[in-house]
Amino acid sequence: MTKTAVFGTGSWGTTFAMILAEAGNETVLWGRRPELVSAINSTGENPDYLPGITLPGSLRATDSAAEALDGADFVVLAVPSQTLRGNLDTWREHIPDGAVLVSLMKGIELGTTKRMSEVIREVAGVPEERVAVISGPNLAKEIAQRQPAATVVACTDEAVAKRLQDVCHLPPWFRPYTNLDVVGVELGGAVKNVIALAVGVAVGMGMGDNVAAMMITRGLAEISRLGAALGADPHTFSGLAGMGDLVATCTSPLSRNRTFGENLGRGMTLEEVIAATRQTAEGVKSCESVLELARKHDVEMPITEVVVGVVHDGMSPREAGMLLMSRSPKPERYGV
Ligand SMILES: NC(=O)c1ccc[n+]([C@@H]2O[C@H](COP(=O)([O-])OP(=O)(O)OC[C@H]3O[C@@H](n4cnc5c(N)ncnc54)[C@H](O)[C@@H]3O)[C@@H](O)[C@H]2O)c1
Ligand SMILES: O=P(O)(O)OC[C@H](O)CO
Repeated sequence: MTKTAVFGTGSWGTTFAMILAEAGNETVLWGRRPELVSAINSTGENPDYLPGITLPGSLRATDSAAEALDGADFVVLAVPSQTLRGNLDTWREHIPDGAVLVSLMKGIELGTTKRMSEVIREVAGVPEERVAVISGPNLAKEIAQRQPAATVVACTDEAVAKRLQDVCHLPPWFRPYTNLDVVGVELGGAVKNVIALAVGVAVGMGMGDNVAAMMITRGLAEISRLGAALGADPHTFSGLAGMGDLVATCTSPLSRNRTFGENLGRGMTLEEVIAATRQTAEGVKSCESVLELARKHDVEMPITEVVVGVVHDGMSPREAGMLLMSRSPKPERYGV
């Protein structure tokens, strides 16, 4: 039997562990808080992140990384992106030789501008064919309620991507597609959070669907430009990990990033929005690293620029809208 270890008892880590366990894999969920781990094991629910959802009976939780990693074939990482480096550093001595490390995270590291797969390779000291990424339109709450969803499993080694695809394929609930373009799949997941913040701000200001469609479409142009500069396959961005995730996140009230932006657009202060946000909205931190990455590669990302302005530099949502709308007029395919 394939053994899988999932690190992170948040909404996506727990939901993905449910999929792995129901697909017939021996699955252990690691959490850092012993009280939540005990609650999961004693009640069969995750009261903090997925209240009311019954977890598979075979799924067990632990707060011991060594125990979770013992004999693991796949090590799935679902902690907030900015904490990955420190966490993985403490776990790496227990990672079995030959295990495949899988990122579910959608962020870019502050300071280094590295994608999560790059951080994993660096900290765990594993080659790229042992690192995979899973990303797509995957709002955890819907999937936890057993609504159908599709995703993308990316690895530069096709055989590894196919093995992981088999491990998490669970008809009629979860349908993974493979892709060899790790760079494109990761960028799609990280940058869509920044665009969802922008859409949220517009929605919070009372703007309608034309504005949302404009932001989504021009946001896709930004993601594609950055992807082209970093060597991604352009086709990835019209797939599930590109347009698919962008549409789901920018249009769903379940998205933490969109909701964060919506609260800012309604006039709440940054401190009030942070206090009201219990879960990880990756774009809040990653907007800065995405912008830094874009500048390093001389890529123009105007929506990302104003998101950084509004979230971190005190720019008002109205000023941000004015800046975007008064840019010099261009042909639609300019720079794409
Ligand atoms: N929730 C979704 O719908 C969804 C879907 C796809 C991808 N993702 C991505 O998955 C990743 C995890 O998101 P999530 O939704 O599960 O987050 P979450 O906010 O629901 O949970 C985060 C988890 O990480 C833990 N955590 C927080 N700080 C930590 C630290 N310093 N060290 C170790 N653990 C820590 C929390 O206790 C919690 O268990 C993010 O990168 C997110 O973008 C989320
Ligand atoms: O809730 P968000 O904004 O982190 O988005 C969740 C997922 O990434 C959607 O695919």
